[in-house]
Amino acid sequence: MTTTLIRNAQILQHDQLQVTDVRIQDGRIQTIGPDLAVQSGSATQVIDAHRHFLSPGLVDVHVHLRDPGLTAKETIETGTLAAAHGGFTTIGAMPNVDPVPDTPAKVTAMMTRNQEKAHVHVAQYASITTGRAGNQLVDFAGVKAAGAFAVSNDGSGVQTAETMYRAMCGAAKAGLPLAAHVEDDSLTHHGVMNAGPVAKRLGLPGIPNVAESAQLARDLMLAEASGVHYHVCHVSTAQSVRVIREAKRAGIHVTCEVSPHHLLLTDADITEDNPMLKMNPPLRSPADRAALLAGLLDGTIDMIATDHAPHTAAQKQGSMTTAAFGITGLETAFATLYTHLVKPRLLTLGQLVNLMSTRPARLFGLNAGELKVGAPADLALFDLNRAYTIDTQKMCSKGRNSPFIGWHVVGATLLTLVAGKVAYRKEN
Ligand SMILES: NC(=O)N[C@@H](CC(=O)O)C(=O)O
Ligand SMILES: [Zn+2]
Ligand SMILES: [Zn+2]
Repeated sequence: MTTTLIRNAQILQHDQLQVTDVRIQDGRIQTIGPDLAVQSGSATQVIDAHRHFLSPGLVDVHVHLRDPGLTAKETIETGTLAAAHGGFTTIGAMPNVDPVPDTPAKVTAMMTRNQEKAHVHVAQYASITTGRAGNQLVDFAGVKAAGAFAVSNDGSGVQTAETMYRAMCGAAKAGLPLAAHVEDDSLTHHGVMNAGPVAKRLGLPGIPNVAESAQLARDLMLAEASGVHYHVCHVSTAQSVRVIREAKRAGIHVTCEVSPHHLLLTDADITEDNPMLKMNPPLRSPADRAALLAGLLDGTIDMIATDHAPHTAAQKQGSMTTAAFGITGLETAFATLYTHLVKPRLLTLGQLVNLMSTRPARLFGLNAGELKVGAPADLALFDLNRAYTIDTQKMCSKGRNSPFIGWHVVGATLLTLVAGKVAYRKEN
């Protein structure tokens, strides 16, 4: 029997920070309360939290681990270490890997490797269609039985309404959420950044808002007709927020996520052709960013997800016209959001934890996101006062493709526990 006692931790109770102790036994939270005693007869590891903030481990439903097949970018080990470094204890692994998990057997193989190699809990996505392309649907009941928690073709949109509708009906029947990357290929025009005055000035091809919002509007009608749990990945436009808000009012079962970069950056931050600011969907206008923040505050947007998308240095150098889409996010999300949303009082700490842990876990049925007796001891200890500069030298991810490098932030992960075991511990 292994027991861990965390002393003098600040935890959130009803949006107030309270100093308390937390006792962990056999991977679960056993007791929460002040001045807990070391129990005799058991070997207890005591950790003094020095009044730092103890949070339920963060949950990110949108991560690219690149494993198998693309391991020059990331591996299960490096990606999940990066997650632990960021305070995440559960992540959803996207299926745009090689081979694509599009059969029960391939899902089983991935889940087995995740189990062997991961430093945090990994929930596995299966794809929607075979090979993430075309119109042949995956065996949804089969991949669910193999352990997939949701299906997604992330990386590209499902182009025809007919395929999407059949997919939604199948996912609904199997009880699987369908997470959609909404992008109409007939509207993207080979763009590499947001369409608008900045793209024009830089002479770069633009991706208009309708490439996202038009397919989203289509999908919402299909979601209503099918009854599926429809989840929208990386919402980036004001129009998307508006139609999701209306769909929720109409009772359609839709949830959605926003990424830290769409909350913190806009195309106005692109002052030159810079591949570190290239991702899909692209950084949008300041008006879109304002709509995303409003959507976050009024509950239209349910959660924050990083869309951690590591690439090799070679794939992210040169011009935006040729570089890969995507940026990393696991190791910068909490600190950048705490610094730029919580410190300026746009969000409370409780709201941030809700958006980065409790809500995603609850909405996807993951056993995570709560610091309470009986829950898994998946916890993150943050020093909310530690100021530092984001530095690639400190990153665990193989990917160094972050636009946040060089940012001055507050909020450092001191310790991450997964099922009561240390997954990350800050040195010094
Ligand atoms: N977001 C990105 O720009 N890239 C993602 C794919 C995706 O999330 O659509 C990737 O896999 O690299
Ligand atoms: Zn995507
Ligand atoms: Zn993605």
